[in-house]
Amino acid sequence: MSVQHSAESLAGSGANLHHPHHPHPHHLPLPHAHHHHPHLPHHPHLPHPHHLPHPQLRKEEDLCKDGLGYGVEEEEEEEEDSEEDISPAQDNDKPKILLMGLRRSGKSSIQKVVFHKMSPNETLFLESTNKIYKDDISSSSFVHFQIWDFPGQVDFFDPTFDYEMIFRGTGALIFVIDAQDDYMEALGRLHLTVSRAYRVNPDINFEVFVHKVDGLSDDHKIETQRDIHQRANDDLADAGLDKLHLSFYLTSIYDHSIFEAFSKVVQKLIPQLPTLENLLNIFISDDYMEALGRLHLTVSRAYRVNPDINFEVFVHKVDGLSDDHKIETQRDIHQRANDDLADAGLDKLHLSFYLTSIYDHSIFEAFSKVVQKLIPQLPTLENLLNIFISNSGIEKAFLFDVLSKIYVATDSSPVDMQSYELCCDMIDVVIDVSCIYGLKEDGSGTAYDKDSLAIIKLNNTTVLYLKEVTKFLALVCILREESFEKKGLIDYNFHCLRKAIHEVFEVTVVRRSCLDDQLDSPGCSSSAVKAPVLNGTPRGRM
Ligand SMILES: Nc1nc2c(ncn2[C@@H]2O[C@H](COP(=O)(O)OP(=O)(O)OP(=O)(O)O)[C@@H](O)[C@H]2O)c(=O)[nH]1
Repeated sequence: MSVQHSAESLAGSGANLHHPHHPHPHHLPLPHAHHHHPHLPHHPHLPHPHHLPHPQLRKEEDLCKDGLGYGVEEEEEEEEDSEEDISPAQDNDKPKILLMGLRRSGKSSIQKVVFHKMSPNETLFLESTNKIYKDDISSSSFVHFQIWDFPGQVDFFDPTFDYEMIFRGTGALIFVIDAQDDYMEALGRLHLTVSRAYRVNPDINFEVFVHKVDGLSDDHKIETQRDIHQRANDDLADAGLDKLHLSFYLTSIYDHSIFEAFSKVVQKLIPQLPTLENLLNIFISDDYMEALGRLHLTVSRAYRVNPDINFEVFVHKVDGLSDDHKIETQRDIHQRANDDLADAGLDKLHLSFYLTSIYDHSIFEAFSKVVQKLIPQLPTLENLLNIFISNSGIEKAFLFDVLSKIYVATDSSPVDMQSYELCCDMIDVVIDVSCIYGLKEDGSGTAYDKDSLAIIKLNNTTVLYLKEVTKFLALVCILREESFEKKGLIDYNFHCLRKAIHEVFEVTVVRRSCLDDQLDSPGCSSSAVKAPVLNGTPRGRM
C-alpha cells in the first residue's frame, strides 16, 4: 500500500512524532498498531510499583468532624488487615507527602501515573477528586510514605478542616500549578497554602511542580518557570517569609520529568540517602567486576577459535546513570577489559564499546553499527547514497531495515542522534498507519510493500521522505522544503539508486550461491563464512 501523508494533515506534527521520551499527549493507543519503541521507562531512581503488588489503598478515619467534603476517599480494594495498619502511630512514622493545587491541575494524574502504573492517556478520564485520598505506598515501594491527594477546592477557612493536624505530620508539600492555564489564581493559592503550612510546621519541604509543560515550547517552559519562581518568592518576601524555601520543577506525566521530580522529593525525605548512594556505587562496581571476568573468558576463548569475530561490548542499562557517570563507567570498563587482554598477551583482540539502553535509541544505533560491520557491500552502499544525496539536494539518507529499525547504511556525513530518531519515528508512523488503514478488509496484505511511500512535511521546513527499496529495506531521507520542489528529480534519482542497490545485492546472491555450492562439497569449513545471510533483495536465494 502507499501512505501518502498530505502536507496539511501532518504539518505541525514537528518533532513530536512519537518520540520515546516525549510521547505525544494525544497519542491514544491505536488498535493493531505495532509500536516498536521501547515503552517509557520507570524512573530508575524510584523503585517502581510495576514489579510489586498493587499498593494497598486504605480507608481511614475521616479527617473532618462531619461530612463536609474533606473525608477520605473510600476504596473498594480495602484490605482485611487495613484496620491494624492504619494506627495513627504507624501513620506518624511514615513521611507524608501532600499533593495540593487548584482543580484539574493534574494532582491525581501524577499520583496515578507515578505510583499506579496508569498510562498518561488514561488520566484524561479521571474524575475530579472531592475528598482527601490517602494512598499508602508502604506495601508497594521500597520507600515507606503516604501520599495525600487533596481535592482542588480545599478550603482552609472551613472550620471542619483540621489543617494543623495535617501539616504537623507532613514531610513534603507538593503544590501543582497547571502551566498551560492562567496561573495567577494558582499563585495566590500557593502563597496561602505554603504560608499556613510553614507557620504550623517550618520543617516541611515545599515543592512546586510547574506541571503539564509538555504543551509548552522550551523557551516558554523556562520563561514560565522563571516568572512563577519570581512571583512566588516576591509574595513570600512581602509577607516576611523569606526563610520559606520553595523548590521548583518542570513536570509532565507524558515524559520522565514527573518521575525525576518525585524522585527528588522522596530522596529529600530519606535520611539514609548518602549511605545508600555509597552502597549503590559499590554494588555497581561489584557487578561489573564479575561481568568483566566473564567477558575476558568469553572473548579470549572465542578469539582463539576464530580471530575474525567482531567483539562488541554493550555497556547496557545506562539510562539509570548520569551523563558523567556513563562516560566514567565506559572509560573504566574499557580500561579494565583492555588491561586484562594485554596481561593475557591478547593485545590484538579489539573490543568495541557502546553505551546502550532499551529506553532510547542507543540500542538501535549500537546494533546498526554492529550489523554494518557485517555487510560486505557497505562501502558500495555508502557510495551510492553519497551520489544520491549530492545529486538530489538531500541532507541525510538512511537505508533502514524496516523491521528492526537499524540502519544498514547511511551516506558518509556524520549521523546525529536526532535525525536518526526522527527517521525511526517516521517508520513507526508509516507502519502504524498502514497496519490500521492499509490492510485489506479481510486483514490480508502487508503493512510494508513495494508501493510503500510517505512524505511528511514538518513545521520547521524539513521534509521526511520514505520509500520502499526492497522487501526489507526502506530509504528514509531528510531534506529541506526548497529541495523538495525538485521532486521529479528526486524520484528519478531514487529510481536509479533503487536499481543500483538491487544490483549490488543480486551480485551477492550469485556469489553466495557459488560459495554455497563450494561449501556443499566435502572438506569445506563453514567458519570461512563471515557475512551474514542478508535479505537485501526480494528475489533470489539469500
Ligand atoms: N498535557 C498534560 N495534561 C495533564 C498532565 N497531567 C494531568 N493532565 C490532565 O489534566 C486533567 C486533570 O487532571 P487531574 O489529575 O484529574 O487533576 P486534579 O488536580 O487531580 O483535579 P481535581 O481532582 O479536580 O483537584 C486530566 O485531563 C489530565 O489528563 C500533563 O502532564 N500534561
